[in-house]
Amino acid sequence: MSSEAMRAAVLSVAGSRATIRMDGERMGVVLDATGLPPAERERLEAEVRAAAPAARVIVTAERVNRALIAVASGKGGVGKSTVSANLAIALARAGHRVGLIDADIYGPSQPRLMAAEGIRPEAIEKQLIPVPTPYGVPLLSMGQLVEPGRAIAWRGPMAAGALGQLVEGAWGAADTLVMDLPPGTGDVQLTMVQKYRPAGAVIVSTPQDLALIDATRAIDFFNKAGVPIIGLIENMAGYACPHCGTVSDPFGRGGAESTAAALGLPFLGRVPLAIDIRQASDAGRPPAAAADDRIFAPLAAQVAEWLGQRNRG
Ligand SMILES: Nc1ncnc2c1ncn2[C@@H]1O[C@H](COP(=O)(O)OP(=O)(O)OP(=O)(O)O)[C@@H](O)[C@H]1O
Repeated sequence: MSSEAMRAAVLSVAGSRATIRMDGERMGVVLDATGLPPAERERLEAEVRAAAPAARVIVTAERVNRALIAVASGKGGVGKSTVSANLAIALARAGHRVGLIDADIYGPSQPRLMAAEGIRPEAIEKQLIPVPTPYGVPLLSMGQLVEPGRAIAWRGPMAAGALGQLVEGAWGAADTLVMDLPPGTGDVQLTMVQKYRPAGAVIVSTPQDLALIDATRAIDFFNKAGVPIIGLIENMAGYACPHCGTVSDPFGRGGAESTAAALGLPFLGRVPLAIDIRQASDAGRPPAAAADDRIFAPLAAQVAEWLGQRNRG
């Protein structure tokens, strides 16, 4: 085959992704696979090799500048997983390309929250392929790697190793990964965070928990790991009456906000304690996916603003 014919054949399958150079007698093709998922990248490479069997083919991909956002809490049961799922969806609805990592070894609940229960991720050359969800946010979860309850005895390095498989999954063009951390601020969490440096952390607390000591522990933890704190979200803040929608504040109001201020932390906002949030979440219909969401979109906007400033600065 003449080099002209080969050139035409390569361009017909790869278009502008191919840069062709002659290396003496031999043709070299540099394929830019930026943003392509692994299966498509492989298909394109195979097509180019078939079109120009004598050519040397090199595949490159620009590294996507991806921000990892850790969602953490001082203790369990405060709604960290609910907030992570909804934050990820709200960011995606605002136009970000978002992936969700469920690093909660003690109780991985994202497959249920994101309506992806029972789906196992496939792997290509040991790289996990995130599973799609109905909300445009692909997911990798500890719950997809181990049987429920099996990972509880993991030590830090083992948990970090498993987390590595999730973080280094085939996230393709995702620019933001939201990571639901295990509750607490112990060694397991510290190893994970030090190894897979998040760009920033969002701290979730309920009003009662927001004793200074809990928040201080979480701040301390992220300071130790050198991770900036994006801000604090107060979950189960006030009770939204399922009949009339009126919000009352059995635990008082404004405590979290003033605590955040006292600690020099941005306060991102509050999510009310509402039966529909629990029912919809448990049924795999995260409220942030609803057209009339007014709760999670403003939280996501602040996180997006923080990320934007970070990229500019
Ligand atoms: N704002 C809310 N209103 C009503 N129910 C909520 C709210 N936030 C979370 N819940 C419910 O509280 C329970 C615990 O929430 P979630 O699993 O998100 O907490 P978590 O902090 O991730 O817990 P864990 O420590 O077990 O991982 C769930 O049943 C969830 O549906």
